[in-house]
Amino acid sequence: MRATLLGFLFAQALFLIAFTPRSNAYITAEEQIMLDWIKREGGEFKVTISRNAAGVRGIFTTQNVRKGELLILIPDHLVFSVPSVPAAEGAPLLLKELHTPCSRLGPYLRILPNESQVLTGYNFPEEYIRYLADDRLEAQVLRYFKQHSRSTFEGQNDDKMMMTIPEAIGRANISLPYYEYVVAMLSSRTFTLRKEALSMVPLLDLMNHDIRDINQLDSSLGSRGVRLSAGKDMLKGEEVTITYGDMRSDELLLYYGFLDTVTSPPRLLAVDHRNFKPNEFGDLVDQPLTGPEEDIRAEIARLQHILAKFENRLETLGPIPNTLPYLAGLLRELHDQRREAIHYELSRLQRLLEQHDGQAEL
Ligand SMILES: C[S@@+](CC[C@H](N)C(=O)[O-])C[C@H]1O[C@@H](n2cnc3c(N)ncnc32)[C@H](O)[C@@H]1O
Repeated sequence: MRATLLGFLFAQALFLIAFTPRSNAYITAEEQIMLDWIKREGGEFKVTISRNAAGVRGIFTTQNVRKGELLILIPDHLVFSVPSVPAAEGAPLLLKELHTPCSRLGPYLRILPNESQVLTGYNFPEEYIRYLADDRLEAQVLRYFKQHSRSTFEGQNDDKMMMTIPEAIGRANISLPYYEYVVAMLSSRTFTLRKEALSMVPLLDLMNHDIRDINQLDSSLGSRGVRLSAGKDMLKGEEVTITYGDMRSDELLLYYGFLDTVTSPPRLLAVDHRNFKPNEFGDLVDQPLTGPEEDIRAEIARLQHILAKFENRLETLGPIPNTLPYLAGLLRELHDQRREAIHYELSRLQRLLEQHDGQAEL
Protein backbone atom coordinates (compact mmCIF):
# COMPACT_ATOMS: atom_id res chain seq x y z
CA MET A 1 0.00 0.00 0.00
CA ARG A 2 2.81 2.36 1.07
CA ALA A 3 4.82 1.32 -2.01
CA THR A 4 1.82 2.05 -4.28
CA LEU A 5 1.37 5.51 -2.76
CA LEU A 6 5.08 6.32 -3.13
CA GLY A 7 4.97 5.06 -6.71
CA PHE A 8 1.94 7.23 -7.40
CA LEU A 9 3.62 10.34 -5.91
CA PHE A 10 6.80 9.62 -7.86
CA ALA A 11 4.86 9.28 -11.12
CA GLN A 12 3.07 12.56 -10.38
CA ALA A 13 6.36 14.33 -9.68
CA LEU A 14 7.79 13.04 -12.98
CA PHE A 15 4.66 14.22 -14.81
CA LEU A 16 4.99 17.70 -13.27
CA ILE A 17 8.69 17.95 -14.16
CA ALA A 18 8.00 16.85 -17.73
CA PHE A 19 4.98 19.06 -18.40
CA THR A 20 5.45 22.20 -16.34
CA PRO A 21 6.26 24.94 -18.86
CA ARG A 22 9.87 26.02 -18.24
CA SER A 23 10.50 29.68 -18.01
CA ASN A 24 13.74 31.26 -19.16
CA ALA A 25 13.26 34.00 -16.61
CA TYR A 26 15.97 34.14 -13.97
CA ILE A 27 18.64 36.42 -12.57
CA THR A 28 22.01 35.11 -11.39
CA ALA A 29 23.52 35.99 -8.00
CA GLU A 30 26.26 38.06 -9.69
CA GLU A 31 23.68 39.99 -11.72
CA GLN A 32 21.73 40.76 -8.53
CA ILE A 33 24.98 41.90 -6.87
CA MET A 34 25.50 44.29 -9.79
CA LEU A 35 21.98 45.70 -9.47
CA ASP A 36 22.51 46.25 -5.70
CA TRP A 37 25.86 47.91 -6.42
CA ILE A 38 24.32 50.30 -8.98
CA LYS A 39 21.64 51.24 -6.44
CA ARG A 40 24.19 51.86 -3.66
CA GLU A 41 26.18 54.04 -6.05
CA GLY A 42 23.15 56.28 -6.67
CA GLY A 43 21.65 54.61 -9.74
CA GLU A 44 17.90 54.33 -10.25
CA PHE A 45 15.97 51.76 -12.25
CA LYS A 46 12.56 50.19 -12.76
CA VAL A 47 13.99 47.07 -14.39
CA THR A 48 15.65 43.79 -13.57
CA ILE A 49 17.86 41.36 -15.47
CA SER A 50 16.36 38.20 -16.91
CA ARG A 51 16.11 36.14 -20.11
CA ASN A 52 13.60 36.49 -22.97
CA ALA A 53 11.66 33.66 -24.65
CA ALA A 54 14.64 32.93 -26.90
CA GLY A 55 16.87 32.57 -23.82
CA VAL A 56 18.78 35.79 -24.54
CA ARG A 57 19.72 37.81 -21.45
CA GLY A 58 18.22 41.28 -21.37
CA ILE A 59 16.41 43.74 -19.12
CA PHE A 60 12.74 43.77 -18.18
CA THR A 61 10.47 46.24 -16.39
CA THR A 62 9.56 45.51 -12.76
CA GLN A 63 6.44 47.72 -12.87
CA ASN A 64 4.15 49.44 -15.36
CA VAL A 65 5.92 52.46 -16.82
CA ARG A 66 4.38 55.43 -18.65
CA LYS A 67 5.81 56.90 -21.84
CA GLY A 68 8.50 59.49 -21.01
CA GLU A 69 9.14 58.12 -17.49
CA LEU A 70 12.71 57.44 -16.40
CA LEU A 71 13.48 53.73 -16.76
CA ILE A 72 17.16 53.73 -15.82
CA LEU A 73 19.69 56.23 -14.50
CA ILE A 74 23.34 55.17 -14.31
CA PRO A 75 25.62 57.66 -12.53
CA ASP A 76 28.57 58.97 -14.58
CA HIS A 77 31.14 57.42 -12.24
CA LEU A 78 29.99 53.89 -13.22
CA VAL A 79 30.66 54.48 -16.92
CA PHE A 80 33.77 53.05 -18.59
CA SER A 81 35.04 54.92 -21.66
CA VAL A 82 37.83 54.47 -24.18
CA PRO A 83 38.80 56.87 -26.99
CA SER A 84 36.67 56.62 -30.10
CA VAL A 85 39.12 54.61 -32.20
CA PRO A 86 38.70 51.26 -34.01
CA ALA A 87 37.79 48.62 -31.40
CA ALA A 88 41.01 46.63 -31.89
CA GLU A 89 43.05 49.71 -30.93
CA GLY A 90 40.90 50.76 -27.97
CA ALA A 91 40.67 47.24 -26.50
CA PRO A 92 43.85 47.41 -24.34
CA LEU A 93 42.04 49.84 -22.02
CA LEU A 94 39.27 47.30 -21.48
CA LEU A 95 41.89 44.56 -21.15
CA LYS A 96 43.57 46.59 -18.40
CA GLU A 97 40.30 47.03 -16.54
CA LEU A 98 39.55 43.29 -16.84
CA HIS A 99 43.01 42.53 -15.37
CA THR A 100 42.72 45.01 -12.48
CA PRO A 101 41.88 42.90 -9.38
CA CYS A 102 40.18 45.74 -7.50
CA SER A 103 38.61 47.59 -10.43
CA ARG A 104 36.05 50.23 -9.38
CA LEU A 105 33.77 48.42 -11.87
CA GLY A 106 34.22 44.91 -10.40
CA PRO A 107 30.50 44.00 -10.05
CA TYR A 108 29.92 45.09 -13.66
CA LEU A 109 32.96 43.32 -15.13
CA ARG A 110 31.90 40.09 -13.42
CA ILE A 111 28.62 39.88 -15.36
CA LEU A 112 30.15 40.44 -18.80
CA PRO A 113 29.66 37.49 -21.17
CA ASN A 114 32.47 34.95 -21.41
CA GLU A 115 34.48 34.06 -24.51
CA SER A 116 31.97 31.51 -25.77
CA GLN A 117 29.09 33.98 -25.43
CA VAL A 118 30.39 36.78 -27.65
CA LEU A 119 30.39 36.62 -31.44
CA THR A 120 31.35 39.30 -33.96
CA GLY A 121 33.49 39.51 -37.08
CA TYR A 122 36.50 40.09 -34.77
CA ASN A 123 36.32 36.66 -33.15
CA PHE A 124 34.45 34.85 -35.92
CA PRO A 125 35.69 31.22 -35.79
CA GLU A 126 38.07 30.50 -38.71
CA GLU A 127 36.35 27.20 -39.45
CA TYR A 128 33.07 28.97 -40.27
CA ILE A 129 34.25 31.95 -42.33
CA ARG A 130 33.83 30.18 -45.67
CA TYR A 131 30.24 29.30 -44.80
CA LEU A 132 29.40 32.98 -45.09
CA ALA A 133 29.38 31.84 -48.72
CA ASP A 134 30.17 35.23 -50.20
CA ASP A 135 33.51 36.67 -51.33
CA ARG A 136 32.75 40.13 -49.96
CA LEU A 137 31.54 38.93 -46.57
CA GLU A 138 34.50 36.61 -46.17
CA ALA A 139 36.91 39.39 -47.17
CA GLN A 140 35.23 41.71 -44.65
CA VAL A 141 35.87 39.23 -41.85
CA LEU A 142 39.36 38.22 -42.91
CA ARG A 143 40.81 41.50 -44.13
CA TYR A 144 39.01 43.95 -41.91
CA PHE A 145 37.85 42.48 -38.60
CA LYS A 146 40.30 39.66 -37.97
CA GLN A 147 43.28 41.24 -39.66
CA HIS A 148 42.93 44.36 -37.54
CA SER A 149 42.77 42.39 -34.28
CA ARG A 150 45.75 40.29 -35.29
CA SER A 151 47.99 43.17 -36.37
CA THR A 152 47.15 45.08 -33.19
CA PHE A 153 47.78 41.97 -31.09
CA GLU A 154 51.17 41.63 -32.78
CA GLY A 155 52.04 45.25 -31.92
CA GLN A 156 51.92 46.59 -35.49
CA ASN A 157 49.56 49.45 -34.58
CA ASP A 158 51.30 50.47 -31.34
CA ASP A 159 52.35 53.87 -32.69
CA LYS A 160 48.65 54.82 -33.16
CA MET A 161 47.49 53.60 -29.77
CA MET A 162 46.89 55.42 -26.52
CA MET A 163 47.76 52.24 -24.61
CA THR A 164 49.50 49.13 -25.95
CA ILE A 165 48.79 45.58 -24.75
CA PRO A 166 52.00 45.33 -22.62
CA GLU A 167 51.23 48.73 -21.09
CA ALA A 168 47.77 47.42 -20.21
CA ILE A 169 48.67 44.07 -18.67
CA GLY A 170 52.44 43.99 -18.24
CA ARG A 171 53.98 40.61 -18.98
CA ALA A 172 50.77 38.65 -18.63
CA ASN A 173 50.34 36.26 -21.52
CA ILE A 174 47.14 36.36 -23.51
CA SER A 175 46.19 34.49 -26.67
CA LEU A 176 44.95 35.98 -29.94
CA PRO A 177 41.46 34.42 -29.51
CA TYR A 178 41.23 36.04 -26.05
CA TYR A 179 42.24 39.43 -27.49
CA GLU A 180 39.69 39.02 -30.28
CA TYR A 181 37.06 38.36 -27.61
CA VAL A 182 37.94 41.58 -25.75
CA VAL A 183 37.83 43.54 -29.02
CA ALA A 184 34.49 41.91 -29.91
CA MET A 185 33.09 42.82 -26.50
CA LEU A 186 34.18 46.44 -26.82
CA SER A 187 32.78 46.67 -30.30
CA SER A 188 29.39 45.14 -29.45
CA ARG A 189 28.69 46.77 -26.06
CA THR A 190 29.62 50.43 -26.40
CA PHE A 191 27.52 53.55 -26.83
CA THR A 192 28.63 56.82 -28.36
CA LEU A 193 27.66 59.17 -25.56
CA ARG A 194 30.30 61.75 -26.44
CA LYS A 195 31.90 62.41 -29.82
CA GLU A 196 35.39 61.39 -28.72
CA ALA A 197 34.57 58.29 -26.67
CA LEU A 198 33.10 54.80 -26.79
CA SER A 199 31.38 54.02 -23.50
CA MET A 200 30.32 50.86 -21.71
CA VAL A 201 27.43 51.54 -19.34
CA PRO A 202 26.45 48.92 -16.74
CA LEU A 203 22.88 47.64 -17.06
CA LEU A 204 22.21 49.78 -20.15
CA ASP A 205 24.54 47.54 -22.12
CA LEU A 206 22.23 44.63 -21.36
CA MET A 207 19.58 46.06 -23.67
CA ASN A 208 18.98 43.90 -26.71
CA HIS A 209 18.28 45.27 -30.19
CA ASP A 210 14.87 45.84 -31.71
CA ILE A 211 14.76 48.05 -34.79
CA ARG A 212 11.19 49.14 -33.92
CA ASP A 213 12.15 50.50 -30.53
CA ILE A 214 11.85 54.08 -29.47
CA ASN A 215 13.27 54.17 -25.94
CA GLN A 216 15.45 57.22 -25.52
CA LEU A 217 19.01 57.48 -24.18
CA ASP A 218 20.14 60.81 -22.78
CA SER A 219 23.62 61.58 -21.53
CA SER A 220 23.57 65.31 -22.15
CA LEU A 221 25.60 67.58 -19.92
CA GLY A 222 23.88 68.23 -16.61
CA SER A 223 21.85 65.01 -16.70
CA ARG A 224 24.00 63.55 -13.82
CA GLY A 225 24.56 60.28 -15.59
CA VAL A 226 23.16 58.30 -18.45
CA ARG A 227 19.38 58.11 -18.55
CA LEU A 228 16.99 55.92 -20.42
CA SER A 229 13.40 57.09 -20.76
CA ALA A 230 10.49 54.92 -21.90
CA GLY A 231 9.55 55.65 -25.51
CA LYS A 232 6.09 54.14 -24.96
CA ASP A 233 3.82 52.91 -22.16
CA MET A 234 5.22 49.59 -20.93
CA LEU A 235 3.69 46.80 -18.89
CA LYS A 236 5.43 45.13 -15.97
CA GLY A 237 7.67 42.34 -17.27
CA GLU A 238 8.14 43.76 -20.79
CA GLU A 239 11.61 43.56 -22.29
CA VAL A 240 13.34 46.93 -22.56
CA THR A 241 15.16 47.12 -25.88
CA ILE A 242 16.88 49.78 -27.91
CA THR A 243 17.72 50.02 -31.59
CA TYR A 244 21.35 49.41 -32.55
CA GLY A 245 20.63 51.11 -35.87
CA ASP A 246 19.02 50.19 -39.15
CA MET A 247 21.16 47.14 -39.90
CA ARG A 248 20.69 44.19 -42.21
CA SER A 249 21.28 40.58 -41.20
CA ASP A 250 24.83 40.33 -42.56
CA GLU A 251 25.81 43.56 -40.74
CA LEU A 252 24.12 42.45 -37.51
CA LEU A 253 25.91 39.09 -37.70
CA LEU A 254 29.37 40.62 -38.11
CA TYR A 255 28.90 43.44 -35.58
CA TYR A 256 26.68 41.71 -32.99
CA GLY A 257 26.45 37.99 -33.70
CA PHE A 258 22.73 37.68 -34.44
CA LEU A 259 20.33 38.17 -37.35
CA ASP A 260 17.47 40.54 -38.03
CA THR A 261 14.24 39.19 -36.61
CA VAL A 262 11.98 41.59 -38.50
CA THR A 263 12.06 39.77 -41.82
CA SER A 264 8.77 40.71 -43.40
CA PRO A 265 8.97 41.92 -46.12
CA PRO A 266 12.32 40.22 -46.75
CA ARG A 267 15.22 42.62 -47.03
CA LEU A 268 18.29 42.16 -49.22
CA LEU A 269 21.53 41.66 -47.31
CA ALA A 270 23.82 44.68 -47.40
CA VAL A 271 26.22 42.86 -49.73
CA ASP A 272 23.38 42.25 -52.21
CA HIS A 273 22.15 45.86 -52.25
CA ARG A 274 22.72 47.63 -55.56
CA ASN A 275 24.39 50.56 -53.75
CA PHE A 276 26.66 48.43 -51.53
CA LYS A 277 30.28 49.47 -51.69
CA PRO A 278 32.88 46.83 -50.80
CA ASN A 279 34.48 47.51 -47.39
CA GLU A 280 31.70 49.90 -46.46
CA PHE A 281 28.83 48.90 -44.25
CA GLY A 282 25.94 51.08 -43.17
CA ASP A 283 23.13 53.36 -44.26
CA LEU A 284 21.83 51.70 -47.41
CA VAL A 285 18.44 53.16 -48.23
CA ASP A 286 15.62 50.80 -49.18
CA GLN A 287 14.35 52.95 -52.04
CA PRO A 288 12.70 50.40 -54.37
CA LEU A 289 13.95 50.52 -57.93
CA THR A 290 11.02 51.42 -60.19
CA GLY A 291 12.62 52.18 -63.52
CA PRO A 292 13.62 52.92 -66.19
CA GLU A 293 13.10 49.58 -67.87
CA GLU A 294 16.77 48.98 -68.77
CA ASP A 295 17.75 49.55 -65.12
CA ILE A 296 15.17 46.96 -64.00
CA ARG A 297 16.52 44.45 -66.53
CA ALA A 298 20.09 45.13 -65.37
CA GLU A 299 19.08 44.71 -61.73
CA ILE A 300 17.31 41.41 -62.48
CA ALA A 301 20.44 40.14 -64.24
CA ARG A 302 22.66 41.31 -61.35
CA LEU A 303 20.52 39.56 -58.70
CA GLN A 304 20.20 36.38 -60.77
CA HIS A 305 23.98 36.29 -61.09
CA ILE A 306 24.44 36.72 -57.31
CA LEU A 307 21.87 34.01 -56.59
CA ALA A 308 23.43 31.51 -59.02
CA LYS A 309 26.91 32.16 -57.60
CA PHE A 310 25.62 31.82 -54.03
CA GLU A 311 23.79 28.52 -54.67
CA ASN A 312 26.81 27.17 -56.47
CA ARG A 313 29.06 28.12 -53.57
CA LEU A 314 26.76 26.45 -51.04
CA GLU A 315 26.73 23.27 -53.07
CA THR A 316 30.52 23.19 -53.26
CA LEU A 317 30.85 23.86 -49.51
CA GLY A 318 28.56 21.03 -48.43
CA PRO A 319 26.92 20.85 -44.99
CA ILE A 320 27.93 23.34 -42.29
CA PRO A 321 29.95 21.63 -39.52
CA ASN A 322 28.15 21.35 -36.22
CA THR A 323 31.15 22.15 -33.99
CA LEU A 324 29.31 25.26 -32.80
CA PRO A 325 25.61 24.43 -33.24
CA TYR A 326 24.49 28.00 -32.46
CA LEU A 327 26.67 29.49 -35.19
CA ALA A 328 25.84 26.70 -37.64
CA GLY A 329 22.14 27.49 -37.11
CA LEU A 330 22.72 31.22 -37.58
CA LEU A 331 24.54 30.62 -40.85
CA ARG A 332 21.78 28.35 -42.16
CA GLU A 333 19.26 31.05 -41.27
CA LEU A 334 21.40 33.72 -42.96
CA HIS A 335 21.46 31.60 -46.14
CA ASP A 336 17.67 31.20 -46.03
CA GLN A 337 17.10 34.92 -45.42
CA ARG A 338 19.45 35.83 -48.27
CA ARG A 339 17.82 33.45 -50.74
CA GLU A 340 14.31 34.51 -49.76
CA ALA A 341 15.10 38.23 -50.06
CA ILE A 342 16.64 37.88 -53.51
CA HIS A 343 13.67 35.83 -54.76
CA TYR A 344 11.27 38.38 -53.29
CA GLU A 345 13.03 41.29 -55.02
CA LEU A 346 13.29 39.38 -58.29
CA SER A 347 9.52 38.74 -58.30
CA ARG A 348 8.84 42.39 -57.59
CA LEU A 349 11.08 43.45 -60.47
CA GLN A 350 9.57 40.86 -62.86
CA ARG A 351 6.08 42.17 -62.05
CA LEU A 352 7.27 45.70 -62.76
CA LEU A 353 8.64 44.60 -66.14
CA GLU A 354 5.33 42.94 -67.01
CA GLN A 355 3.56 46.20 -66.19
CA HIS A 356 6.00 48.09 -68.42
CA ASP A 357 5.43 45.56 -71.24
CA GLY A 358 1.65 45.80 -70.77
CA GLN A 359 1.77 49.57 -71.04
CA ALA A 360 3.98 49.40 -74.14
CA GLU A 361 1.43 47.14 -75.90
CA LEU A 362 -1.45 49.60 -75.33
C1 LIG B 1 24.82 45.10 -25.87
S1 LIG B 1 24.72 43.39 -25.67
C2 LIG B 1 23.09 43.14 -25.07
C3 LIG B 1 23.06 42.25 -23.87
C4 LIG B 1 23.43 40.81 -24.08
N1 LIG B 1 22.24 40.02 -24.41
C5 LIG B 1 24.09 40.24 -22.83
O1 LIG B 1 23.51 39.39 -22.18
O2 LIG B 1 25.20 40.64 -22.51
C6 LIG B 1 24.67 42.93 -27.34
C7 LIG B 1 24.59 41.44 -27.58
O3 LIG B 1 23.31 40.96 -27.18
C8 LIG B 1 22.82 39.99 -28.08
N2 LIG B 1 21.62 40.54 -28.74
C9 LIG B 1 21.21 41.82 -28.75
N3 LIG B 1 20.04 41.96 -29.40
C10 LIG B 1 19.69 40.73 -29.82
C11 LIG B 1 18.58 40.22 -30.56
N4 LIG B 1 17.60 41.01 -31.00
N5 LIG B 1 18.55 38.90 -30.81
C12 LIG B 1 19.53 38.08 -30.38
N6 LIG B 1 20.62 38.50 -29.68
C13 LIG B 1 20.69 39.81 -29.40
C14 LIG B 1 23.96 39.75 -29.08
O4 LIG B 1 24.75 38.71 -28.58
C15 LIG B 1 24.71 41.06 -29.02
O5 LIG B 1 26.06 40.97 -29.42
